[in-house]
Formats: sequence, structure tokens, C-alpha cells
Amino acid sequence: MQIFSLCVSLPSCSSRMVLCALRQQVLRCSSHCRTWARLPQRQRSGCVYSSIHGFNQDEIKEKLQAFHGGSIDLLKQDSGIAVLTINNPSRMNAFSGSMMIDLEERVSQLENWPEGKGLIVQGAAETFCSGSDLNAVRAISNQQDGMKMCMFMQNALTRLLRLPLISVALVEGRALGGGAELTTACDFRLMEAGSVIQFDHKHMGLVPGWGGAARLVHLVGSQNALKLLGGAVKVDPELGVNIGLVDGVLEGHQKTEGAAPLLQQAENWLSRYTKGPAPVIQAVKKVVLSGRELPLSEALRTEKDIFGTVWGAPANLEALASKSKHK
Ligand SMILES: CCCC(=O)SCCNC(=O)CCNC(=O)[C@H](O)C(C)(C)COP(=O)(O)OP(=O)(O)OC[C@H]1O[C@@H](n2cnc3c(N)ncnc32)[C@H](O)[C@@H]1OP(=O)(O)O
Repeated sequence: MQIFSLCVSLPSCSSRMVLCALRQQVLRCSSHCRTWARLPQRQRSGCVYSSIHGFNQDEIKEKLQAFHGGSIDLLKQDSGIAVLTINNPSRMNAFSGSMMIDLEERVSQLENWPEGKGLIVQGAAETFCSGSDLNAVRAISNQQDGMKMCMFMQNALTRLLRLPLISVALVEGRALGGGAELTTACDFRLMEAGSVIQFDHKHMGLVPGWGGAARLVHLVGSQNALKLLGGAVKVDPELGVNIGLVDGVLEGHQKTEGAAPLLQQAENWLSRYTKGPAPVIQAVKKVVLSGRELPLSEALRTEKDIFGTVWGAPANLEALASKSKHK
């Protein structure tokens, strides 16, 4: 209000413009705060579990740290598309304990990336990920530790899915167990011809625990999810596309002469959805996320608030000034 009055009373036009812009920014920020205030605390932080669920993140981190090996590597590119690589080739990119901690840290970095628009999640050395490291699984096979690891990974993967970035899992080779679950924590899945996604948990006497079952039901419906989990079905690209799990099939660059490297193909595929200014692309992801996660009335109110962050913002003003037709 004070800023608004100042705007009107200032003599110089340029000072008035600066203050008006400032006022708009303040309004935008407070609308953003209202948006997030509407989401329950846990959802705002992106986490499913906190201390009220008896979850102590530092305690489980200390345990996980003991099982080291491999890394999760993050490359943020000027294009606004980041690449997250699951890197533990000697174990088919299985998740060691320290990689779980790495993942959580990389997600934090991506949550604080104002220029970000897209994310590709891939595995190193021509395979995606063979789930959790069975050596670590053996070492923490007691029920309590297993549940804590499960809560830690659910938090990390839920935050990954809730990033304001359009994300895609690039599946080359095999995505098994927790690796299959990881693919469902992305907005889209692309598969190389010849690759496989398999929720093979039952072969280990397990069910998904990293949130993969809940997300799978949302993606393919409960009938298909039951078939995939109950039968530990090997999902090839054709089946994946048919049931709606997979959004695109990429040419195997080693088998198909002249095909672009897979990562390049994935970037090309994703770029059609990430073209444009970062605040707009992030807003696109946020409105879809609220529609996906909130009851309708709340989703509508959240959408209105997110709309308020782009309406009259630089990208909108620029488009109004320069374009009358969209091609
Ligand atoms: C809530 C999460 C639940 C989970 O994720 S449970 C884990 C689910 N994943 C699995 O059951 C996969 C177990 N691995 C396999 O079935 C096979 O290794 C796999 C991936 C089909 C590959 O088979 P092959 O091509 O014959 O290769 P291989 O068996 O010789 O593997 C190469 C090296 O990688 C290792 N590896 C593969 N997956 C692993 C894992 N998850 N944990 C720990 N080590 C793993 C494997 O032991 C082998 O190492 P080494 O050469 O024997 O030293």
C-alpha cells in the first residue's frame, strides 16, 4: 500500500516505473507465499516424512554413509536443462547408501536453481539403474532400518518429482527394482530400443518402497500396476508405450547407424516442452503438479495464485508488446 502511494506521488516517470515494478514484485511474492501457505507444510517442503512421523533424517544419513561407492552427478547446463547421472557402473548403477545421500543433496541443488527448466535422469555406462545395492540391503536387513531407508528415499524421490522442472528418465539398458521406481519419479520416461523397465521386487521377496507403487498406479492404473508388480513383467518400449508408462522410444545409437547419441536425442525430445523463459516453464510444471496432487478446489486456487506470478511479469509483457500471432 505504501509502495503504491509512493508510485503515484513520485515526480519522475522513471522512478515511478521502478517503484511500480517493485510493487508488482511484492504482490507477486505475497501471492507466491499464499500459494505455498495453502499447501500442507510437508508438501511445501516436498517431504512426505518429518519428525512428526518419528523420522530422523540425520540418524539414517549416518547409517547410509557407511555404505559407500558410486556417486550421483549433476550437470546444470546453460540451456536450463540439467543432467543427473546415476554413476556406479561396477554394480550396474545400484544405489549405495552414500548415493542415496548424494541424491538428496542434488535434489536440494535443483530446488534452488532459478534458471532451471528441465531435467534428464540417466544412468552411467549404458545402463539405467539396478535398484538398491544388495550389499547395503543385506547389511540393513532389519525392519527398522529398512523403513528408515524407505522414508529417506520416498522423501528424496517425492522432492525430485515435485521440482519445478520438467523431468524425464532416459532409460538405456535396465531399470530394475528401485531403478524402475526412480523412473516413476520423473514426469516422463524415454526408452532406448532394447531396454527394459522391470519392477522385479518380488524376486527379492519385496515390494516397492521408494514410492514406486503409488506413482505407478497413477501412471498406468491399478490393473496394469498389479500385473507389472505381480508378474515382475519385463516392460519393453512397446509395452511401455501401450500402457502409458513410456512417452517415447529412442533409436539405439550403437545399433542404428547415424542415430544421435541418446542424451542428445533426449535433450531434443525435452526441449519442445522447455522452450521459453524459466519462470513460465516452472509455472507450467507447478500448475500441473497442483492439479495432480491437490483436491480440485485447492488446485484451482493454487492455479490462480501461480497465474498471478506470470501475469504482468516480464515474459508476459514482452509477449504482449511484440506478438499478435503465435505460430
Ligand atoms: C526398494 C528397492 C528395492 C530394490 O531395488 S531390490 C534390488 C533390485 N535389483 C535387483 O534385484 C538386481 C540384482 N542384479 C541382477 O539381477 C543382475 O546383476 C543384473 C542387473 C540383471 C545384471 O546381470 P548381468 O548382466 O549378468 O551382470 P552381473 O550380474 O554380473 O552384474 C554385474 C555386476 O553388478 C553387480 N550388481 C548388479 N546389480 C546389483 C545390485 N542391485 N546390487 C549390488 N550389486 C549389483 C553384480 O553383483 C556384478 O558384480 P560382480 O561383477 O559380481 O562384482
